[in-house]
Amino acid sequence: MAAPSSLASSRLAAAAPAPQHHHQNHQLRLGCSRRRAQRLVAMAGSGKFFVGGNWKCNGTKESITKLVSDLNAATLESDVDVVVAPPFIYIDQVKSSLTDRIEVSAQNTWIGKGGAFTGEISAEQLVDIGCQWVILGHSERRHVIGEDDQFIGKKAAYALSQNLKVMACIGELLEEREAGKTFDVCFKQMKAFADWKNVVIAYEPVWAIGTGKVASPEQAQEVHAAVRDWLKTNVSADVASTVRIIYGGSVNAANCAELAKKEDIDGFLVGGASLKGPDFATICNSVTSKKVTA
Ligand SMILES: O=C(CO)COP(=O)(O)O
Repeated sequence: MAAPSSLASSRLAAAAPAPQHHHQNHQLRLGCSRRRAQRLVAMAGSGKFFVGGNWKCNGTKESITKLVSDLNAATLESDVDVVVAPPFIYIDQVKSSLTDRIEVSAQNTWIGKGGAFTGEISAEQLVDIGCQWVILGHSERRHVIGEDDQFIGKKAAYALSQNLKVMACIGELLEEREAGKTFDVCFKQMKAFADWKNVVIAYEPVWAIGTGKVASPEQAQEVHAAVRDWLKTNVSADVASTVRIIYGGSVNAANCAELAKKEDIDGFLVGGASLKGPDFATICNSVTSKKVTA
């Protein structure tokens, strides 16, 4: 695997925690070229590069009007799926003003059918207002709100049953990475999701989220390849070769191109940089770096 060539990437790699050493690395790398060949065939037409913008709990009517207008004005490459996730209360505003070129996601949903669940929003309601996606398992919901694997798995199953598509987030804490538990943590989180059709997996190492410490392309690729191998062993070769695995955690307009070049990085889930229309468009268009190396 080539070392990052630019100075910027080297600095970013140096800022992030050391890559984890794992006895399977060599085997994983040996498997890469075979897997690549399969994926190019299997992904044709369906496995587009994917970029999601997670706006989290940010924005006002005014700032969102500006962001939507910047996104509407942006030129986006045709071979990238683009989705934005506004806070619930702005989804309707975004749906009615944003170009259909960009799909809309919620950042959460209730675990089942709506009813007497104060403060919750159901999958049926999201579908009713034209929302096509939902982000589930985000680290802020796991670690700040306290959602566990079982709860997240139930939410995903219900959302999918209502025809929402799911961005399923996984990722390790810094102490888990330092203890060499990255793969174990990610695989355990993966087990909660039972159905992979209409799911995009977002690997978001918690230490990289909102910290400015992006994972190096090698660190991200290592986990993405391991997750794909896990799917091959535990789900099916078909799912492993077609599911998109995107990276999230301090992705910005300057570091996206190097990450996008990695073969198992199928796109990004972007937080802070998705609040700036031109930067987000640059990240979406980093699909062009992928094409150069494919
Ligand atoms: O959590 C994230 C996306 O879901 C990543 O956030 P940042 O891009 O702000 O690090």
